[in-house]
Amino acid sequence: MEGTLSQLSFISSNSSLFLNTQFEKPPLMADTLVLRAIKSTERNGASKTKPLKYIRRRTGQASEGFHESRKRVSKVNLEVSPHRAVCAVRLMRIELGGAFADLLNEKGKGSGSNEMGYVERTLGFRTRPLDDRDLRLVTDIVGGAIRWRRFLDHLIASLCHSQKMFEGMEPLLLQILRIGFYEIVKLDMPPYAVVDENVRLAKVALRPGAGNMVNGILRKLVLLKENNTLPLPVVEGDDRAKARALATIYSHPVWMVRRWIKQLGQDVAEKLMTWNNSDPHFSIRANIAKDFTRADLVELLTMLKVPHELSPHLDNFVRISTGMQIIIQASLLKQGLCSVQDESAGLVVSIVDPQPGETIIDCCAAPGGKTLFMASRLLSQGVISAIDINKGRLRILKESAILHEVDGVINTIHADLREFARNNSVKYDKVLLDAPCSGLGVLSKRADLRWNRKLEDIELLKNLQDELLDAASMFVKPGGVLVYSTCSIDPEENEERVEAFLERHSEFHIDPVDRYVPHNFVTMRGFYFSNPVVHSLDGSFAARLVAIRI
Ligand SMILES: C[S@@+](CC[C@H](N)C(=O)[O-])C[C@H]1O[C@@H](n2cnc3c(N)ncnc32)[C@H](O)[C@@H]1O
Repeated sequence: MEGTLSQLSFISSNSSLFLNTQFEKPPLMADTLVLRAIKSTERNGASKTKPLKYIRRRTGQASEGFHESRKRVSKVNLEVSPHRAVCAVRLMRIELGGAFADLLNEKGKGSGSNEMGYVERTLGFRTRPLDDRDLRLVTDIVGGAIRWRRFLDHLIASLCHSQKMFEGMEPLLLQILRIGFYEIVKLDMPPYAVVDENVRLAKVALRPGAGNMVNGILRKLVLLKENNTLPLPVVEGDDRAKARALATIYSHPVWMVRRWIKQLGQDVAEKLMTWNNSDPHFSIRANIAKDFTRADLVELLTMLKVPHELSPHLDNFVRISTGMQIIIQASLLKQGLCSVQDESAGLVVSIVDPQPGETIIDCCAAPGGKTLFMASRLLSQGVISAIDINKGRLRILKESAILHEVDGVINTIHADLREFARNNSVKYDKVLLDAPCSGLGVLSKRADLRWNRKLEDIELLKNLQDELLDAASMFVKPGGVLVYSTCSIDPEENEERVEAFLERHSEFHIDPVDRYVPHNFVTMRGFYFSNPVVHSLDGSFAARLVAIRI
């Protein structure tokens, strides 16, 4: 994932979350159908620059409204509500991923920072610029429509004449319906205004017939909602049937629901999904390396009228539930005075417990959330070697380190850790392996992640985690510390990886983490676990292992 300096401080270290509008990611699973359709259109010789809005999902044919002669107009359209136009296009970008960029622009991501450029080239018109309220709505609606996709699609499909009609729906029309359904069912917005606005968007962006269709379906929805007769699945039948129904009600993939019911029981699984669907909470870390203390941060937040509270767990952290846009606009992040970092990630750094003068290797360091926090705690004495296989993400780390004024203690290395460990025999006081993982602990922040993950990923990740743990252990000094962490809540990526490692490496033993984090985060085996359902933080795990002195 590439990034620019302006993105640096938006990094949530646990989840590599970017709070800006960059969405560069592989296409989503459920949309292979859509992508296939698009690719088949390309194969059939259709113009690469044909507006994406005209592609049908299943057939890959141009819709009835497509006219080669239709020219894009660059006039500002005042009829359409700008935030809905932006939402529709942003949802298309997220859902179609690289294929979207390719279709719009043969250079791919050329206009990544210019959202209005995307709107203009996708819809054929410009809207007035978004104000703060529009921006908040875009964030809410896009996040919500992605999170609730399975649930919304169930309702939309139930109100279409046939499954075929739903499956053949063109992507832009589907996004407009998802927006309307989300606004009516989940945001409880005034229904007839929502109908009118989305009908207008469909008419202007597509064609009058599309507007009529949106009108018919949304009006049906309004009636059903008013009569409290929404077609919701009933949780009954065998385990599989129950999991399917819960997956629709809570809008998660069926495999995740089945796994969680088995691991946690239905009650906790439902609580976890409720957390994943709730508005994400953020915390902000004051950058003491720039002599910017939490007291300074609190003073600024008070001045900016951003409601906040102090973290009970970490000295430099402040929690906020609203006001992120204000913080962004005030340039606090751009100036490197603070960064967005979940407390669950901050607690992993507490477990590493970096001390001035120490040598540390951060084995999977990019984009650098934990590296920067560790570096700030070295107080300019010591060194952190920050390794990552991903050059783009490592570049973000480097730029952030300069911005945060901790570059003096960070040395970046672009390498595959396994390869690097084979060819280097340097030993460090502390080794952090923040391993690549499923990210199942950060689904409330990464709205789209649930749809990108597959059950098979966990198996692949487990092998990689074992290999990386073996490699990381080679850097630990006798008596030194190895911290293994993930932002997953899955025992197979967490406790089970550590237990398997200890079987392979009798030279390590568990150092219980109760000296470093509050007791309610410590498991029976002495590991750290932040549980979204219990702690209202992102889910994450860490084990502190010590190498015996020979
Ligand atoms: C969970 S992220 C790390 C997040 C980071 N510690 C932070 O706090 O911002 C995992 C990282 O592992 C890196 N990675 C994956 N496989 C790797 C390998 N074989 N060698 C080195 N880095 C690897 C990925 O590029 C990714 O940046």
